[in-house]
Amino acid sequence: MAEYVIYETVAVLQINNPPLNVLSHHVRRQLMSGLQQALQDTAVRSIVIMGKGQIFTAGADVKEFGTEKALSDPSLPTLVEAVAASNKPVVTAFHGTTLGGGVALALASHYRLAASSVKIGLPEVEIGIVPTCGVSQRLPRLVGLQTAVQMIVSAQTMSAQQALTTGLLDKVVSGDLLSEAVGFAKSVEVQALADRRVGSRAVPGADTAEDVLDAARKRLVRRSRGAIAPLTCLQAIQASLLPFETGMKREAELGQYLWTSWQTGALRYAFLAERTVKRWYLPGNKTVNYRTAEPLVINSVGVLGAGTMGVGITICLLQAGLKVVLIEANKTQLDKAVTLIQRSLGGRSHSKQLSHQAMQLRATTDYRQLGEVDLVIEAVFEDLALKRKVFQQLDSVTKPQAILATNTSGLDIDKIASATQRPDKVIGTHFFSPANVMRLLENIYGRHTSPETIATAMQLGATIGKVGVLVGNCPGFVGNRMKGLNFTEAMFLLEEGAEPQDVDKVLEEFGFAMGPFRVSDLAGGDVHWRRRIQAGLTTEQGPPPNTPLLYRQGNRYCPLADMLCMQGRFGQKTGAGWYRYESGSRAALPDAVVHRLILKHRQDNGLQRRNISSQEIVERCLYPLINEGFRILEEGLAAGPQDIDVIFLLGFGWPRHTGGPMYYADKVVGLGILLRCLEKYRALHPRSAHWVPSSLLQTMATQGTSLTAWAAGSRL
Ligand SMILES: CCCCCCC[C@H](O)CC(=O)SCCNC(=O)CCNC(=O)[C@H](O)C(C)(C)COP(=O)([O-])OP(=O)([O-])OC[C@H]1O[C@@H](n2cnc3c(N)ncnc32)[C@H](O)[C@@H]1OP(=O)([O-])[O-]
Repeated sequence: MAEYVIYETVAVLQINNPPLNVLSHHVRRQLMSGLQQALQDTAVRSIVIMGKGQIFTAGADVKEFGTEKALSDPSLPTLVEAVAASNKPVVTAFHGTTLGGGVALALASHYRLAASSVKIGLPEVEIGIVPTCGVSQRLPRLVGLQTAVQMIVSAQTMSAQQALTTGLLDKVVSGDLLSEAVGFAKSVEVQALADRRVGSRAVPGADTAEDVLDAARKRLVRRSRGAIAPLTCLQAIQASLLPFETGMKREAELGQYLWTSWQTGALRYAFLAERTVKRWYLPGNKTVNYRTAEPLVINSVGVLGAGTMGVGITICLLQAGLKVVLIEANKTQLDKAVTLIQRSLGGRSHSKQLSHQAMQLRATTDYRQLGEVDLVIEAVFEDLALKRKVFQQLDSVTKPQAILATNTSGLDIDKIASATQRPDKVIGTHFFSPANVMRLLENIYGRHTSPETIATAMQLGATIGKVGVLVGNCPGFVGNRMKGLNFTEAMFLLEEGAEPQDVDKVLEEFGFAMGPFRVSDLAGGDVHWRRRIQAGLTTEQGPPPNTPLLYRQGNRYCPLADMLCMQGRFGQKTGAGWYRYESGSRAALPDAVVHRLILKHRQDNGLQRRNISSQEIVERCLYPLINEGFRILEEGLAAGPQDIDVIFLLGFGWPRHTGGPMYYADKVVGLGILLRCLEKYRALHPRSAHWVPSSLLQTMATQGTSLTAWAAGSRL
């Protein structure tokens, strides 16, 4: 709702729609009637628009998008233009986070005033729409093209000081915002409005417009990778160089183009899915959920292993203000880790310059220092026997109520837990590298993990700024289990005629930042090689004895990655992998050695080369992964498709403008087409079980049920 209060000659319209004052239909209606009332009331000489509570407004109501309510009268554009047309000065006063439609209201106003706490942003491009309601036309007129491009195309937020400097704000206040706003409104009651209407101004620095727009266009063409919103937003900004009304028409056209594109649906889904997974429940037992399970209070955490992951995890925990005990048997490694951690927390090694966060770190080789911690995260080498030995030790040195978590990226949680006397307090907390950057935390419960332990791990994720997703225990969990198939098929495509750069190019055009072969070279081919060796699929010397080269454990197998690793070609870290890397450069250069290796492998095994289309590369690399996602839902190892999609969006760089693998299958490909495609490849590749369609997918495709509809009923 919106409240209407008169302060002498000033009418104050205050949005009151907690928690985020979003501009839902009922709010817009009350704002409009309040505005009309103020305009008709002769005693009123100026108007203030502001918000009640934590923030001014998070903008338009995203949950209304795609429903009639979003367009119901008064629509947001109508309300904003009513403000712009006011013949009484309108002052918008904002505080806290101010986003989207809230900025539109402010730009249509005659004056803008804000508390120093304000954070101003235009996240519309992130949900695949143009910031319409005149934003793309008025903002450049107020702050210039460069700043408008940064705010609209890159969704960069602005602080109060920056907004004042760029001219977006007229004043920053530190006292009580309401009284400051009323005082300010009174002070401008007699001011002429003509030159306060932003739309009537020219864009400053228009003479260099083409250079600014060109540079931005070049950057976007490189970075958009199939997402249409950024370039469309740039076109809208370019229209601000036209007469205002012409530009407004162009903005509305471009706005409509994105509003009706499938990408905005996907981006909106991704935005909401990240919030939905916070409302976790145990797949298969809804009584255990984020409302019923109480997390333990965690003040101190032990981190075991000061390798790359241990260091990243420690930084996250310290940045969240937690006390950390970092344990590493190798003293040199430990000292190196401490330096890295202190540097990344902005301190220097000698004590008086250490940041407060870094002061919360105790680094030691002595396990007994873990006696008092509330939770331990183990991040040692990925070996089951070693992890079981470590958990046995942890069980003996930590207090009985301490939670024991493992950062394994795919080993059996139950096998690790059975090395302790407290399997109910053992859980997987799978961080993604670099752990202090990647926002995803895949939490894996075992057969005995208690609701309290799950709630504690999910809460820890939120505390350290991660998006926690709860999944069940299986080899590779959800992320790696599905992702593995993407790489498997990518290698089969090499056997059948493609080159690594062909496959990578197609998947990068699809929207991935990097294709599977460049990712393998970045992460190190030896990581997955060790896993294949542990799984008995290969050995350091080649295929296990009496094992066919192209067929392992009941499935077609491609040994090309093993062959590269046996030559020590692990990727960037060894200067060569699927690509070669010149010293000091990360540019992936096609390598004749790899080309010859693939050619020889085809010849030696009678594999025919053929031309492979981009469409086939997309289908072969993505559809088995999606099919495995359906199997995971079938097995009850993930609560819903949103959980799987968030894992891929935040952990594996799945292109956000396609919503995630499950959304993409459901809304873009169509389950019927997906099923027929799987069946086609199953017939062509009978020795790859991953082409057998999941029965859940078959049921849905034959019944014509959408995954979204199937999932809709299941969330709490
Ligand atoms: C003709 C029609 C034309 C229309 C034209 C429109 C033009 C306009 O320019 C468009 C916009 O304004 S576009 C809009 C531009 N604005 C944005 O894109 C806003 C993006 N929002 C954010 O960045 C963050 O939510 C905040 C930083 C605001 C708060 O972060 P935090 O404190 O971590 O909180 P949290 O966990 O993130 O959210 C808490 C709950 O609030 C929910 N919710 C949030 N925003 C919502 C919204 N706008 N709406 C609805 N709901 C919204 C969220 O889903 C969650 O719900 P749940 O049921 O509990 O799961």
